[in-house]
Amino acid sequence: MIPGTKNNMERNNINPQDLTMASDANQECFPSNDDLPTVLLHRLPSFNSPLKEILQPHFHLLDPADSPEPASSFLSSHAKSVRALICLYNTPLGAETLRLLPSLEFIVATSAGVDHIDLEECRGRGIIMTNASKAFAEDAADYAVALLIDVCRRISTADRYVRAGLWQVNRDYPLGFKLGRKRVGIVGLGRIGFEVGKRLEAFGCSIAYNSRQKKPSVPFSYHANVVDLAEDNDALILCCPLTEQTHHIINREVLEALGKEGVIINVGRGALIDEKLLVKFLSRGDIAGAGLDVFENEPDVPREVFELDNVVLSPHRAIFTPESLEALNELVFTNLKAFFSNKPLQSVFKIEGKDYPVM
Ligand SMILES: O=CC(=O)O
Repeated sequence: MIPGTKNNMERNNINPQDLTMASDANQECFPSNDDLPTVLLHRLPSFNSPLKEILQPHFHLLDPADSPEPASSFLSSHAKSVRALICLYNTPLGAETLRLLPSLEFIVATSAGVDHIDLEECRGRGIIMTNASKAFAEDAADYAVALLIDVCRRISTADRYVRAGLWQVNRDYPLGFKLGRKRVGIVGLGRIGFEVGKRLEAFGCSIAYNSRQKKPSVPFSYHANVVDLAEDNDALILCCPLTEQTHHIINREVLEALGKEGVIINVGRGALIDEKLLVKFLSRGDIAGAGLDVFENEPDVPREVFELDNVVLSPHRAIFTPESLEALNELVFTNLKAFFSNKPLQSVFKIEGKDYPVM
């Protein structure tokens, strides 16, 4: 729990009057900024987050985006003191920036995917990283299932039909198809993929998955390659991280294997799919539909799909709810506290060998 945050206070029924007194008292015993552990906030100037306010009393936060100095000279002048860095959402964090920070040991990514961070550089330096899939998994999974239901039952299309006054003209709105008992293949069985599987099992779907390795304790059936997964299932749901190996993992062969009745849902990253090819398959009816929360060149979406009723579009929002953002704040706070007191971290991965974090 983060001391002093609004929602926690409400949950714990703290009287606001006590709080004012408590915070007055705390002010006196708060350590000065110099005694607090230093944390660098790495963000695009357009990205803001309540995290800053939440962390401020507990850490000496450095935020180059707030400084009039160019970021590189700001970083160089604080380089020695920075052992921990928060990388806000998908702010690119390349080798060049990382090399300005020779004392860096720990990166807290506030995203589930970390394809915007130079993992090679981190790996070479033994930098430890945590991601945010623990905070986001349930909401991302709900969203993936919602997209699948929407595509199958044509809900967004039905909404447009009613709003356009077409119901009065034509009572014969085309039927969608049943979700229950469908065969669903999940690409990437990390935290998000597993939550998707749990939810769809409850709908009576059969669940299979592809991931780098078979997971011994998972009740779903494993396919070692994505073409076989597509061939054997009615829908594919993409929940894997974007890496060199997964870039365009959904290619012609996979789309052909999925077939005319097949549906694809993407809550991972746009570049998991060869997007131009997907548009062709959708336009020609060579697959049945798609639910897309992510795109290759966000926020640009291929214009052709705007005309297609078999596609549900969403602006990269699957992970976000007020609750998931609160969970994220807790996770970041807990991990920073743990790091500076040598306690175990949550959602941690040491970037070793060919290992990538799960989403
Ligand atoms: O897509 C969002 C994330 O990776 O957190």
